[in-house]
Amino acid sequence: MTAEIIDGKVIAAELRARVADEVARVKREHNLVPGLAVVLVGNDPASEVYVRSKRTQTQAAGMTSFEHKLPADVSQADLLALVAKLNRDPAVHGILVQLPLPKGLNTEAVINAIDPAKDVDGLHPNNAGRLAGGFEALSPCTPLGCIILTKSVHASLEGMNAIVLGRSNLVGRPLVQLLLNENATVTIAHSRSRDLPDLVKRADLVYAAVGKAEMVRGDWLKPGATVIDIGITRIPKEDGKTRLVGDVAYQEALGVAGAITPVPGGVGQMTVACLLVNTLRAACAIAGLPKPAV
Ligand SMILES: Nc1nc2c(c(=O)[nH]1)N[C@@H](CN(C=O)c1ccc(C(=O)N[C@@H](CCC(=O)O)C(=O)O)cc1)CN2
Ligand SMILES: [Mg+2]
Repeated sequence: MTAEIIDGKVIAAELRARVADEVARVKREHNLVPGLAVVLVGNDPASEVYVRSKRTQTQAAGMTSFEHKLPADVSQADLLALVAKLNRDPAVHGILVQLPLPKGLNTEAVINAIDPAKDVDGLHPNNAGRLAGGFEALSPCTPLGCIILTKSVHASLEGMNAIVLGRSNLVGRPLVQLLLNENATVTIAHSRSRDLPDLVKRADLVYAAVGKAEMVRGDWLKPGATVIDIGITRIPKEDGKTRLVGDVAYQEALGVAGAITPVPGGVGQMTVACLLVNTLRAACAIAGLPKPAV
């Protein structure tokens, strides 16, 4: 058995094209141009790459990109003042503070300061609480992408056994809620869970978001399971260069799983595409327009 490869690049490109169509429509019909403000504090090289990709993809979708770069030693007060300014700016419909923030800054306070209507990361407690309550909410982008990738191979997730490995606010917890909304039966496991291989063996859907390179082995998987790999770790190669790997031992899993996302080229591709979806949805909601078709 060789698993079907779930191609995040192709699925993300299709989603971006649908967002661009809807952006063109709201511009034409309502003179509304969605705007996304991204705040980058410090100069973490990976974060710089992600922020650049957000700018390029936002502009390619026909939306306005606002970028704010602050030094790593910016004060909490100055960062909060910028968020307050973006909350008031009518051209800004989405606000995203790139994470992680440098040490010394209070991430929780910064996220709490974002207007929940503009919280396109879905991290504000209002949105997290609404999602947990089963209400309409802006939801975190990576979990949204995981659901879209899963639905590319399963029309319905109803009654399927899903396991989510990891309980972060950015991925694991919101992913559990989105899976519940799809009527899946969800187990959430984490660093203190016991007998992980046995738990994983029961799952039709495996979501690995622990940040531990190749932790999930091929023989943990139920034959035919769908594997969505959310981890990205850069590891050294023999030639002195590095390569990216996920939380799942990909080559082993290929022989057991029914379908699997590669790293890179899987979930990561969906994160920015779903950010565009959230920005469009936030702009329509703020303008009092019906939910867009994407
Ligand atoms: N405020 C936020 N901060 C962070 C988030 C987030 O959703 N909101 N997620 C990650 C970083 N991230 C976006 O911000 C992100 C991660 C990965 C990718 C991606 O395209 N990955 C590629 C590989 C990229 C590479 O070569 O390094 C892939 O998997 O194919 C996009 C966005 C943490 N911070
Ligand atoms: Mg992770």
